[in-house]
Amino acid sequence: MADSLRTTLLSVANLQMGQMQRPLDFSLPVGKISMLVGPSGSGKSLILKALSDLIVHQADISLLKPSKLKQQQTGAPQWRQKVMYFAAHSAWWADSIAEHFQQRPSAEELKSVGLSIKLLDAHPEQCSSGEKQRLALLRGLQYQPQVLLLDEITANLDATTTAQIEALLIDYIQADDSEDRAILWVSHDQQQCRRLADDDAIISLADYV
Ligand SMILES: Nc1ncnc2c1ncn2[C@@H]1O[C@H](COP(=O)(O)OP(=O)(O)OP(=O)(O)O)[C@@H](O)[C@H]1O
Repeated sequence: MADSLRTTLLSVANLQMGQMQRPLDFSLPVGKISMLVGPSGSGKSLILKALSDLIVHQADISLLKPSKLKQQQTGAPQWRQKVMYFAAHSAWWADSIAEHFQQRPSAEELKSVGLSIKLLDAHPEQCSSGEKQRLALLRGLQYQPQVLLLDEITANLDATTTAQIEALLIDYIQADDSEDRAILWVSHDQQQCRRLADDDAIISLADYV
């Protein structure tokens, strides 16, 4: 593995959430997927929300590249665009899918996640949960976040579409012409964990609850 792939992008120290009996420390390496696993109710979603500064919490969290940025010293909206949370159930509020995007996505972008461009004119209620999950991913990626916090985002998808999403996300974090990027992915799918992350990139809450 190249040295650059071992460089830390996000460092997390003294994080305590949910049922955890002691604080958690970990780091997310540049260009890699780390998996966050643990029993139901162990606090995985709360941890992702804390990392994105969406809920009240105490921890020392820093983005180390391109230069050090401490979560506590950064405005929440700015931080959330860089360290972005993708919820298990995406939120939609306008009458058409297209209105939720910063820029109208191309047919090619939609095809990369197995979707038709016709969906852009649909009402969110006309889309399946799996379609909305993929649209929410494209919507978030338009902001070019450096750290993606993925909360069971492929749980509603079939194997082929899951593989498409995984490939898209690996390309996204390993793109040569971008800022350093990394992923923290919550999943209950053990095969997915093995497929996407090295053993030392699997963060287990089993010993903390
Ligand atoms: N907004 C909230 N306020 C108070 N308690 C909450 C809130 N959200 C979650 N909890 C509680 O915190 C604990 C951890 O919840 P969390 O959703 O992080 O678990 P999880 O590990 O993601 O579970 P699952 O695998 O079932 O999605 C649970 O006991 C839950 O009931």
